[in-house]
Amino acid sequence: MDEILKQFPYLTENQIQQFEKLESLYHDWNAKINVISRKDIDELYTKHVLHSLAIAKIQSFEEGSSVLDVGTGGGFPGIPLAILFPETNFYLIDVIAKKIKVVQAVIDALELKNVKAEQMRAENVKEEFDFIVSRAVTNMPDFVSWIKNKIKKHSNHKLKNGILYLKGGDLTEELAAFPNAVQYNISDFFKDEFFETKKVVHLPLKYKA
Ligand SMILES: C[S@@+](CC[C@H](N)C(=O)[O-])C[C@H]1O[C@@H](n2cnc3c(N)ncnc32)[C@H](O)[C@@H]1O
Repeated sequence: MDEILKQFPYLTENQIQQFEKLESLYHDWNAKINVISRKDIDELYTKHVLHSLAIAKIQSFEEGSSVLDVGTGGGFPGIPLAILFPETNFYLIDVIAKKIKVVQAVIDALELKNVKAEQMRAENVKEEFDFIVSRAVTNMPDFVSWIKNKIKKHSNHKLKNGILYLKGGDLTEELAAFPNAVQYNISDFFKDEFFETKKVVHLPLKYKA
């Protein structure tokens, strides 16, 4: 939690309280439904919350913009980003209903008004968004094939819209087909051994024709 306060010094009291509440919420839910691996739950703030917030080091989401989190699992990266950007609309989806049940409970407990969660397969999403975020769902070629038509044609965002994907390891092969993809090392922002091999991939997408 200290690292979050250090990295994001302009949080309001309400946002700080929301981040603080995550610990007990996820501990309680994880005892009932396994949404976070047992070995990671004690390092929730580093391995899940701060990791999710690495996206904010690359991209600031403006008021009124829309963000889809594909395969959100227990709510990552969508929930930490929704706390950080309360004026941005987040839509969190996962194919597994029990994961969405946990995400909805977290949304309700934190009174997050800017988040909607739904059981949904990525391929079946109908709406279009300014940004798509995700962590550890599938390889980049499959991921792009699922969501490439879901980026808004007329984004109201001044910055480049597209995909922000959290992944680890060597991505050279997966990204071969995407010459415009940019990889950012999370260890350049956050000093923790855990982030050594972790990256944010920014893939700006062409507007839907
Ligand atoms: C490894 S988990 C990652 C969960 C979360 N993003 C995180 O990093 O903690 C992958 C998640 O993607 C979901 N998933 C897989 N294929 C999907 C699809 N086609 N549409 C939506 N969700 C999908 C799975 O149900 C699972 O919850």
